[in-house]
Amino acid sequence: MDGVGQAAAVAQLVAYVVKLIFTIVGLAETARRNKLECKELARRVSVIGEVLQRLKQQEPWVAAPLAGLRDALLEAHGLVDGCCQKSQRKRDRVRALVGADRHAERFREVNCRIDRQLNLIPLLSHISIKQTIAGSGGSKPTGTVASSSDDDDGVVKKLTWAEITAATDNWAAVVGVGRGSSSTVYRGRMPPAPDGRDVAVKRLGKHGRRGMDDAFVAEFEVLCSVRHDHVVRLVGWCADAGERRAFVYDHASNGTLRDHLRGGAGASSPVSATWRARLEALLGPARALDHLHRRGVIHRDVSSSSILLDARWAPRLAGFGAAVFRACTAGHERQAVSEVVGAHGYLDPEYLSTGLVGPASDVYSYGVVMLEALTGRPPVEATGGSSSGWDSDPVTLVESALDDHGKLRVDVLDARPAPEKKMTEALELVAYTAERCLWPTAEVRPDMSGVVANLEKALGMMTPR
Ligand SMILES: Nc1ncnc2c1ncn2[C@@H]1O[C@H](COP(=O)(O)OP(=O)(O)OP(=O)(O)O)[C@@H](O)[C@H]1O
Repeated sequence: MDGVGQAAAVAQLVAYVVKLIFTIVGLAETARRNKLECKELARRVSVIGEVLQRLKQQEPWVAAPLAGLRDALLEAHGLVDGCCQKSQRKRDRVRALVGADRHAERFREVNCRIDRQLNLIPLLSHISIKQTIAGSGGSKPTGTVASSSDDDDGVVKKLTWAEITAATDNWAAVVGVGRGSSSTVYRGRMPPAPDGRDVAVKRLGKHGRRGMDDAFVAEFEVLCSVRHDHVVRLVGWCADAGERRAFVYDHASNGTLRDHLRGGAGASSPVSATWRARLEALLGPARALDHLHRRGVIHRDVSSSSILLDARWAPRLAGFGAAVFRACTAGHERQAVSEVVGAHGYLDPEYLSTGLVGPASDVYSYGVVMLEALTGRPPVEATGGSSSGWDSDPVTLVESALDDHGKLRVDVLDARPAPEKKMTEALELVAYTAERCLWPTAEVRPDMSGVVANLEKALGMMTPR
């Protein structure tokens, strides 16, 4: 489909969704049962309708989130319609009474699905703002603001491809190793040198079966709705009609946690040299993950390469291209996803074998990051036997660092950091927490708030009195 055809298809989808919203609002007025729930549902969907009607033009990549919205609204329509039907027979009325609980549950589920779609509103607002101000201005992301640094004005700018190309000096230099799993990250200045702030520009590439637009929407949705001191700061974005997609972030000048744990960052790195700095580098992203999980976001690609260290050594979680929002089916912690993604060595075995992902899958990956911090070793290593290494059977860190009972072997502790007061007790607590995160069965792993509490306690033990 060409650009014009895609825009027409999206416009049709918007018109359909808006009509559906009008129908639901009208039907809710005539509900015979669950009147309050129907009214509340109508109020929620009319908010979405208002935002949609303000959009003058739609870009093709909003088709996927709009289709999700349509499906949620069709379910809402069915539910409200059911509440408007007259129960003719006594047996039906009895059935309606008995089914009241199930009905309440269905309302909860539909509302949850609608809430999930409401997360798209910052995304849609950005598009409409961009249309109003022709890409020259900026806007504050809405959504939950956990906390923000002093220099954070919170503005995320819609940029043109020309602006991004200028900021990266025509894509001149990559950041660090430069390649993510599915994108390339470039150095830049925004506005271009000699002024402006240092930025990292991620140019999206092919994202497996999931597709570039899904990855773009996933990351955009998360970074626009969740702000946190330990989540990478988005400062701009570009999605042009020519299907080019890019994100602009504050540059994290001290690289990734991975660089420092492998010793590639030099002797001056505090993360290589001290346990305190290592635990601080673990605690920030653990807090960020806890925050994300509470807001229904599952990262799915947690690794030591997705933890960045800024100029002040504050850790920030990045790499949200695979993130998913939690489905709201009550009582179900895990949900099916179309593709199992995540880096080798970090993948939760249960998620890998079942295709069901949940917050506990991030907890497992985080456990691997903790093991890396404790041992200074990579998540997957060759066992030796060949000069190229990878010809031999690779062994995961979980296999090599834990004994048969899932306990950290004492001989694998990284010898590089200088010994510190109360270090042994603190590291024992970190090791115990990592071991629990790495339990093969997701149900018995701690949640991220438990991980945060233990890391805070371990850091507290090491603080000199
Ligand atoms: N803000 C930043 N500052 C410095 N380096 C960065 C920044 N963002 C990314 N990088 C570098 O680029 C690498 C890849 O980034 P990222 O994890 O976001 O890409 P990715 O793996 O392709 O992610 P996704 O699949 O989620 O799009 C990081 O490991 C890091 O080396």
